[in-house]
Amino acid sequence: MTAVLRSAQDRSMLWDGLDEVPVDFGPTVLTIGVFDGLHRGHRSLIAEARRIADQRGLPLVMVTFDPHPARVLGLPKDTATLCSVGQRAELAAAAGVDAVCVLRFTRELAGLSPEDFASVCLADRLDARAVVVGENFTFGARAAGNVDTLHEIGGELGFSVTAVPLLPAGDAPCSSTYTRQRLREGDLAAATQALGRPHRVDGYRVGSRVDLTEDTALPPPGRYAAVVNGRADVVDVVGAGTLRVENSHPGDGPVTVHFHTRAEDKS
Ligand SMILES: Cc1cc2nc3c(=O)[nH]c(=O)nc-3n(C[C@H](O)[C@H](O)[C@H](O)COP(=O)(O)O)c2cc1C
Ligand SMILES: Nc1ncnc2c1ncn2[C@@H]1O[C@H](COP(=O)(O)OP(=O)(O)OP(=O)(O)O)[C@@H](O)[C@H]1O
Repeated sequence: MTAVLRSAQDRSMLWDGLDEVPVDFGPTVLTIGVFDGLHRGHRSLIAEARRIADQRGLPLVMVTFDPHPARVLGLPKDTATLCSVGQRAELAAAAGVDAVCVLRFTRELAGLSPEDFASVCLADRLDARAVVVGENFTFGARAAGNVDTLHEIGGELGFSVTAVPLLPAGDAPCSSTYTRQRLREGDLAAATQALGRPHRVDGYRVGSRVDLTEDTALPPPGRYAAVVNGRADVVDVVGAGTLRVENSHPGDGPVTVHFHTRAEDKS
């Protein structure tokens, strides 16, 4: 196996599109999906994919889409992010992925049939020998491809398919949608449980105001106990994309906030 993405600092194996995959990279095991938040369900999928990759002595590559397909297709779905693509790659590396290939999800990509997508994006440059997805995985124009379709196509293109059962979170499957819903309701305990860590948002601070770097999922307006740039603090969610932080850590600049629990609301 060639070099691997071993740490958050090592971005050498983060490929922006198929063109950045080294031509001599060789055969791979792939796992595919959006993976927003890299929640516990995603990590259980990656653990299984890692096991298969080790069995075969092949590198494990995560193929992920950006922006979220539903955003590009204009579907009525909450697509506020649970983490940036960079964080997705770092969390994937920590979970055992060797390389991440980010496919720009465009209307052109969305128009590919399941067969064409598998041929161009999985078999050609990435030379997939095994593909590992959750049992609810769909792909291809009009989301017409599913795990059964992928099995059939894999038979022709030379890769095996493993469909992993969905890890639950309470009564529902653990999912990005579930996690966003719990956050939106202010159920930080359930969101933290699904993510396996406190929800993180990044922004830029000027005075006490923090503007978020991207359209990130937030709990409802109110006051929260949080960790801001590594130190315990109190944060007010004041509206879409904006927070206010206490003045305990003065200074303008980049801010990382981890939400812990709801605090007493301001009166
Ligand atoms: C080539 C391609 C075309 C797609 N076209 C559609 C589509 O027309 N409608 C849709 O709802 N989703 C579409 N999707 C998104 C998939 O249904 C699915 O969300 C995506 O493959 C990520 O899988 P995941 O949701 O399991 O992470 C498409 C995906 C791919 C790869
Ligand atoms: N709970 C889970 N357990 C195992 N695999 C999962 C789980 N949830 C999703 N997957 C798989 O992870 C990959 C990425 O899926 P995706 O990011 O769409 O998951 P999701 O959390 O269900 O997202 P959304 O809620 O937006 O549909 C897919 O192969 C999917 O089948």
